[in-house]
Amino acid sequence: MAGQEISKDESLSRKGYRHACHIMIYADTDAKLFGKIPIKHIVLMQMRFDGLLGFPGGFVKPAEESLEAGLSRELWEEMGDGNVRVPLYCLKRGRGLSAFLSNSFISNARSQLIAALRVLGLLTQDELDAAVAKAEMMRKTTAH
Ligand SMILES: O=c1[nH]cnc2c1ncn2[C@@H]1O[C@H](COP(=O)(O)OP(=O)(O)O)[C@@H](O)[C@H]1O
Repeated sequence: MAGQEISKDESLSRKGYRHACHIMIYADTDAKLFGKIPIKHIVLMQMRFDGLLGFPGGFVKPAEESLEAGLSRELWEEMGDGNVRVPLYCLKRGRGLSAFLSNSFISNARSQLIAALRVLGLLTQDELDAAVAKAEMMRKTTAH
């Protein structure tokens, strides 16, 4: 994707495309990592069959089902497979969110995650900027 957002109606009116729906499931929590680092929110992603990180979901068939019904079908098929909790906290040496963001993601799932964390107010812009900057450094130093 070139980063252009279009409405649901416009996407459904376009011919010659397949439609995929993915969802970010999240919940608030009081739990603490090691009994001291607040986890704050549980955000769910998946380690996919191809080794890339992405959100649960998949291809839907708008001619046969609503997007919501298609997404629901996909979730029943694959929820539980490769579930991963996104670390939203930062640990020493960039472990935590920065290390998570330095992994490989399917399609635009990484930018979807960052945008969703910002829009939902689960992390502040400053926290996201710091984690993204650190992740870029980690990607450069570990790339081969
Ligand atoms: O989390 C995501 N965000 C954005 N696009 C995704 C995500 N996961 C998969 N995709 C894209 O959606 C399409 C269908 O994805 P998926 O592999 O999940 O479908 P399937 O399970 O029905 O085969 C693929 O083109 C893939 O690149």
